[in-house]
Amino acid sequence: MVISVKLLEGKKVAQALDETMAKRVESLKEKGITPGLAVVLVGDNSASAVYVRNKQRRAEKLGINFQLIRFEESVTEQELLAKIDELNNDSAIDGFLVQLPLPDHIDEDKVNEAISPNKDVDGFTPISVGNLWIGTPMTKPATASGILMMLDHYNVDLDGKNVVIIGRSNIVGKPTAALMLERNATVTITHSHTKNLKEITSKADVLVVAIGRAKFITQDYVKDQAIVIDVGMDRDENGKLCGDVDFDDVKDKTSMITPVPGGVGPMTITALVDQVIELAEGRING
Ligand SMILES: Nc1nc2c(c(=O)[nH]1)N[C@@H](CN(C=O)c1ccc(C(=O)N[C@@H](CCC(=O)O)C(=O)O)cc1)CN2
Ligand SMILES: [Mg+2]
Repeated sequence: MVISVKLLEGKKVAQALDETMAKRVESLKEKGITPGLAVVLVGDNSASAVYVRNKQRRAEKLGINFQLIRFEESVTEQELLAKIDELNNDSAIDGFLVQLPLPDHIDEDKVNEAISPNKDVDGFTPISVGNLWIGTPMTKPATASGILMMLDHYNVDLDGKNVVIIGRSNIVGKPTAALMLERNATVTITHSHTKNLKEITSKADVLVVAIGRAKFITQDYVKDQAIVIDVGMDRDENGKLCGDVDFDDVKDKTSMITPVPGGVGPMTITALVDQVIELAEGRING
């Protein structure tokens, strides 16, 4: 029997979606609107610097006006909040985000609360989160939104599907649950205190893994023909980039699976730029 596994290639989907997004930017520019995105980067976390550079590259490639605001690791909370206030009131900026993680002396919750929900491209403010859960999202967190955009691209219908998410973070697990619930999936969120994890995950039609542990998910966690979405970005024993899923062990048991790299990661940035364009499009109707 030939088993065919379909790779969910976020990198290729991202490239395919770029064309439509570039057209949307062009059409905005014809109306005198240039979408503006600002990113605030604190300190010198090398991974964060790479992600921000990728955001800048993608934004500029699509014709979005990109502003990078860098602060030293030692920046005070007050200075950071003052910059957020400035960006909230900058009419050239449709949306902005503060790259995470932040240094320990800065209260992430305070930072999120200071961002205007109207410009919250990350969808992390309490008002954005509330709107997401009542099904009236203003903005959507990029990783969760990117996962949905990718599944849509491959015509995966979530209606009635049994979805299990491993990881309950505000950035990935919870917003992915909210968006999939909105698509009429039956969603279970599991986490580090969950008992009998394997028993739960092995019933999942769609398994989303976001735990930050290299190759943790082996085939005994996975139902036959499941769709497996790996949000992890870890290093294996040789220092090579890998996901939370042991790809080689699991892939033949799945119907669809994301690679790492080249799966969810690039879709995160696609969803972010899509969100910026959508906010700029909102300027037309006021
Ligand atoms: N304010 C925010 N901070 C963080 C977010 C976020 O959405 N908002 N998410 C992550 C980091 N992140 C975007 O910010 C991000 C991570 C990874 C990728 C990506 O393209 N990954 C590649 C691999 C890259 C590599 O080689 O290291 C892939 O998976 O193919 C994009 C965005 C935490 N902080
Ligand atoms: Mg959108």
